[in-house]
Amino acid sequence: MANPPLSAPLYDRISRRNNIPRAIELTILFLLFSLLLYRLLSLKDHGFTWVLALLCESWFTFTWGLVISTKWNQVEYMTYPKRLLQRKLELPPVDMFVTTADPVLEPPILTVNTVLSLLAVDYPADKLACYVSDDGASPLTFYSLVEASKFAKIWVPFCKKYNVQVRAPFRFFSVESTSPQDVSLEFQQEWEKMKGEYEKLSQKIEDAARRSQPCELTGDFADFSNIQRKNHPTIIKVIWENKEGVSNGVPHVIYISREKRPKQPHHFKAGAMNILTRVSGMVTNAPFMLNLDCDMYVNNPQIVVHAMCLLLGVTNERDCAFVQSPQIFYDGLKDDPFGNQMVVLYEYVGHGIVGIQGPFYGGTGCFHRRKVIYGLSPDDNEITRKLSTEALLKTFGRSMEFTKSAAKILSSMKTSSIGPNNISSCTETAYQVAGCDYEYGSSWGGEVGWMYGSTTEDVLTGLTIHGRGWKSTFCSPNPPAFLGCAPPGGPATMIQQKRWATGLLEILFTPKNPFILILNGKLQFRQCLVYTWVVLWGLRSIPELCYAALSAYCLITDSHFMPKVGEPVILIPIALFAIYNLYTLSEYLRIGLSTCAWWNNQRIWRLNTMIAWSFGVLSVLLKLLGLSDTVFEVTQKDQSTNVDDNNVNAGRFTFDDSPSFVLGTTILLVNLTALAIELLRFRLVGGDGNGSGIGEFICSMWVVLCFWAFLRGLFGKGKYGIPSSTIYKSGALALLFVQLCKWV
Ligand SMILES: O=c1ccn([C@@H]2O[C@H](COP(=O)(O)OP(=O)(O)O[C@H]3O[C@H](CO)[C@@H](O)[C@H](O)[C@H]3O)[C@@H](O)[C@H]2O)c(=O)[nH]1
Ligand SMILES: [Mn+2]
Repeated sequence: MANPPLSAPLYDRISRRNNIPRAIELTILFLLFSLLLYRLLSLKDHGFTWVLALLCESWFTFTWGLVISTKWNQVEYMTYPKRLLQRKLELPPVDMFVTTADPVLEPPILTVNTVLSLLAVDYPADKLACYVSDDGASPLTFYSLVEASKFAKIWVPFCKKYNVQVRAPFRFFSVESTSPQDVSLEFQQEWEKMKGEYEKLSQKIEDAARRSQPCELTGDFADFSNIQRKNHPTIIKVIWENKEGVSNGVPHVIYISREKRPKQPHHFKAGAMNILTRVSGMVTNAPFMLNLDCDMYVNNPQIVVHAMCLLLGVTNERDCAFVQSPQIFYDGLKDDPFGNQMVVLYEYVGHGIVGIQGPFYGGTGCFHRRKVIYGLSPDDNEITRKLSTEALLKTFGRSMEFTKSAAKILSSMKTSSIGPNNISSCTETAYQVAGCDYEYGSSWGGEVGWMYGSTTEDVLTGLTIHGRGWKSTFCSPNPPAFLGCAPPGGPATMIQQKRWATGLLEILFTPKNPFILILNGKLQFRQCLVYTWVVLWGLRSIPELCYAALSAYCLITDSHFMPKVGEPVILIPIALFAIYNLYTLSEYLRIGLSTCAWWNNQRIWRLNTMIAWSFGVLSVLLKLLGLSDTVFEVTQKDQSTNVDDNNVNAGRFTFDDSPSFVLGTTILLVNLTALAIELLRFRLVGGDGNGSGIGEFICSMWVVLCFWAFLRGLFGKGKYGIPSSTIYKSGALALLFVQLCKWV
């Protein structure tokens, strides 16, 4: 095959055809409107149940409208790395960031694997630098990285020599490749050797984790002695320096634990990202930055080149402020029992957003243009004013060295890569910008850097960028760019969902909310609708909870909120129920997922919405009332799923004594009681006059089916069972609800 001409595009943007789905979605919308109309017309004949149902259904209709708009034009990107390499350009430098926060919730071996996979990407090593931010200030993490960088010196050449695909050793040496595919004797020998070396490395880290201190806290480790995790000065260590700047060596590895003081806000991950940005700005100052969570390794070693196809390939930079890759998870359990793989969400809604102003920034697996993070707008006319020393110091803080490096980025000057022996001297000055009072009076977290004020700093930061008129692009090569680990079990999922609902709602109360940004005309209208949809996620918990309570209420008091069987309008909710479920099922089947996966997701998303999101709403309320601040609770990471109880219980929902499960159990018990009361009343179908009927019965049944995990939990043992204290509390609350129904 002939080579494509050098002028061939580096990527293609392809629109999907989706006329049939559009038609079905509009039909559902039409049915929703018909239902609303019916409610309105018959409002005077009914009591508050009708009003409440109307309000809930209005909300469902509103969000469905937003979803349709989001999914309307779905777009995919294809990237052509070979064409980029053919052009024989000098590839630009990239700074790679990894964040970790807790050596217990996030085992250092995961961080080590992420770092190793980054160090081994197919990209000139002298153009790369890897910065690890450790909010745990953990000598164990530091120790693990030091050991890992020694291993990297054999691992990186091995990967490149044999063009290994998965360059995170824990995956490479696990399941799929228990024995080498390559038959050559040389490869087999090296494979054995490498496996042995990796086992030694993980053994060392395991042993160190078991000791109270990983090693003597002397020498390089002295900085870790007598410090507390939340109260310590900055620690910056150059773990490995690619001194000769060799392009097939190992990139620089730099460890940073920013200063923390008890009374100073540290802004969680956003704060960590800003420090990574500044420290790297002082050291390598690459024009592009890739950031990964500690649990997400590089799965496609070509990813940096793929991303460059978009970053360098766009004719106008404004079309590509950042390149986001989807979050895909490894070791996903069959049929997604925790509903946390989010494949369908990415497939349709995700690609829909890609077709508007571009994907959200997802917090990990994203390449940013540094100058965009530094607050630049696509056509900045004020650039010279921004570049005055005064303005720079005001925006970027008091470090002269840093403002100089920022000026280079903002004026698109080519930043020369660091010469030999320079890194260590740069890190000396970097201490200043990693201090916790450095940002006072500057624009960090407000106008530049990762944005503060939300526990979903990713969405807020992306929104700010879109709000300045930038577009973003999506990069989903095959094999997938990055693979991460999804929260294992019930409590971890709930914590994550709660944080998301909290953070997204918080965005509404920042000056960067989508309604304000649309006023300046740079955030596109339909992009604003997408952000509205996602920012209001958490609020959906309220109508869903009301709906679940409403059907129980009607069954308990023998009233109704659905049309009666005799009335023709009953066809509207029935058609809605049937079409909606069949349609969402078809979305799963179309991309090769199973009916079971669909069902699991339907259920878990009802749990997430009714339980986790309502706690999210609550924590935002408490914040607004000034009662408590929101926190970023780190998700527990599992190194390998299904290790315990091998498969029998894999995917079974787990519980703890957190209040979320009290709410969930209460919802279940209330609906079970309501169903029991209705059955005892012996009048299931139709009923006479105004009593409850099949509509209410189906609604409550549906709630019970969605809460199946909880029903099993009532009888489960250990972590698979709902704690008895939770059951008692929920029992009391459910009784209270039943009593209240009778009084109203
Ligand atoms: O104070 C903190 C808290 C967290 N992190 C890091 O933030 C990352 C994400 O935390 P995790 O607990 O894994 O949250 P997830 O819910 O899995 O993360 C998703 O949601 C977050 C926003 O809520 C985004 O920041 C993430 O990129 C996105 O993957 C991890 O690397 C943490 O080490 C810090 O560096 N400092
Ligand atoms: Mn995570």
